[in-house]
Amino acid sequence: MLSELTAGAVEDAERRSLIRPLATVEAQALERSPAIDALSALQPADRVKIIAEVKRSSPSRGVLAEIPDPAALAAAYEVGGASAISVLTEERRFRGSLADLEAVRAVVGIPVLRKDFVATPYQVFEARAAGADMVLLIVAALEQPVLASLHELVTGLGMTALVETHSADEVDRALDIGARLVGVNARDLSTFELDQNLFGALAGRLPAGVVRVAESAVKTAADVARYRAAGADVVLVGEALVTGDPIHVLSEFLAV
Ligand SMILES: O=P(O)(O)OC[C@@H](O)[C@@H](O)c1c[nH]c2ccccc12
Repeated sequence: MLSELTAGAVEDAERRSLIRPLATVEAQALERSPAIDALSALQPADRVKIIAEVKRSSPSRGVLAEIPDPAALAAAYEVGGASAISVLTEERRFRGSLADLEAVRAVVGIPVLRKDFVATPYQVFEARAAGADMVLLIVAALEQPVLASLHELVTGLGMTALVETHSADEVDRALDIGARLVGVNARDLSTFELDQNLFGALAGRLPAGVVRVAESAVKTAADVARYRAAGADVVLVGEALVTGDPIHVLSEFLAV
């Protein structure tokens, strides 16, 4: 499933590149004002931080919410105390788009993450051109040299990569490329199985100086508290926010 999702996202990007060639999107990426420093925004603090996700649908959970106005939702997230916004831009299975990201970027002052199956430089330039400050890189989807070069490109453009892992070996691969913001996804993107204990099992491999992000499967404040106790600096939450009252849910989650 992960390779299918990645292949689809790359194919869609190739289609877009026929209309907006690499040289154009690269120039647009370089023309933008500097990215917001997401690594600073997400530094460990005495409170857990939240990356709040704009997510309509997912292959494992189906339709979650229509979200006719992603910018309004993101604005609510910012008001509610989120430290950053994640925008799903994958079109086929998550029903997102770069237009969603641009709309969100236009209204919030906090860092914005492009959440997609990024495997080519073109997609990284697109992210920056749309105003993203962060790009997701999924270790399991990328060969190590590709992961390393995309990470360098993201960093070189002044953005921060959220490097997503799902095993001890993948955490080691993330650390090998110098990742400073590492996520552990409780959801296996090949099987969609959830393992809420995975973050706790892997957090000890992440040295001080690396920001630790627990991703997925946060439904209640108790889940946030559990991730926090296991060492999470940041939790990334989608479904619980888009299916509830986001400001209310955020205030509960931030109170742990
Ligand atoms: O909706 P949840 O269970 O709160 O999960 C959010 C986020 O972690 C999830 O959307 C996600 C994590 N890694 C991904 C990679 C691709 C697509 C989606 C994701």
